[in-house]
Amino acid sequence: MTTLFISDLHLDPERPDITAVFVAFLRGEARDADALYILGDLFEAWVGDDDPSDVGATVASEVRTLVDSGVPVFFIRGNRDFLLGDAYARRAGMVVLPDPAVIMLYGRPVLLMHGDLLCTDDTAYQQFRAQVRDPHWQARFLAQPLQARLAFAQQAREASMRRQSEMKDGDRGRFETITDVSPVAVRETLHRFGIDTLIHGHTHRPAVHELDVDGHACRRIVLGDWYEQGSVLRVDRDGARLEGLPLP
Ligand SMILES: O=C(CCCCNC(=O)Nc1ccc(S(=O)(=O)N2CCN(c3cc(Cl)cc(C(F)(F)F)c3)CC2)cc1)NO
Ligand SMILES: [Mn+2]
Repeated sequence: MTTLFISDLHLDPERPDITAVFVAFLRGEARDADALYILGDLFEAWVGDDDPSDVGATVASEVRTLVDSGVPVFFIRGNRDFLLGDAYARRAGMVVLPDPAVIMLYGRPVLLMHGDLLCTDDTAYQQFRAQVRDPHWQARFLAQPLQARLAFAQQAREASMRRQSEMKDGDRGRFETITDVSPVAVRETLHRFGIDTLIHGHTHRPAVHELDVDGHACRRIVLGDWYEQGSVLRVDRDGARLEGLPLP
């Protein structure tokens, strides 16, 4: 049997094709999995569990159906959907895990993270992150009317599109360049937990990295984003395979 890991789908009403790939994945191979782990940035934006979008409703319903079929689904919040709350998680049947989280995978401990905590070189982002993860900041933001919060998200989207169009190489790529992880932060985290396998997303740089930490052979597996196609890590007793999910 296999355990599945995905992240950085950035599901968005403007990209229904990716939501369709995700629904097919939930109705397809996910049904035969031991468990599904979603390691953050499931949604492009999330301003509260009163989110009115069809995408949010579809995902809750489809994930709930998978869970009810006997496949547990675990979720770690990302830098985009950090406001995804217990109410929505309950609706979807997902169990929210802390970031980082330690799980046992076929008898071996594995460290799971979204990955933004490893981007310690981006000090401005880490300061912003500390603020918006503060429960008081979150309560203040969530106390605003839904329309105001949706307007905030729309302004953030437009600002991001402007930054991308101002990029020197005019690359209208799907996202501003996300700082990569700091090798020191990776090493320090693996050392702190004394675990040799780390799985994370966020950087949109899918790869399997081998590294040595205090003489131990470690592995850092980075999940791929779902902008151009799906990406899934399939882990079973015999090993781990990071593969693409082509669009239909
Ligand atoms: O990771 C990096 C950098 C690259 C990626 C970092 N960029 C990134 O994540 N952008 C982003 C994420 C979420 C959204 S949002 O639309 O979903 N939404 C916006 C308003 N949110 C809010 C919450 C709270 Cl509590 C408090 C506030 C406050 F105080 F600002 F008003 C706002 C809730 C969430 C919009 C943009 N480098 O390593
Ligand atoms: Mn992210």
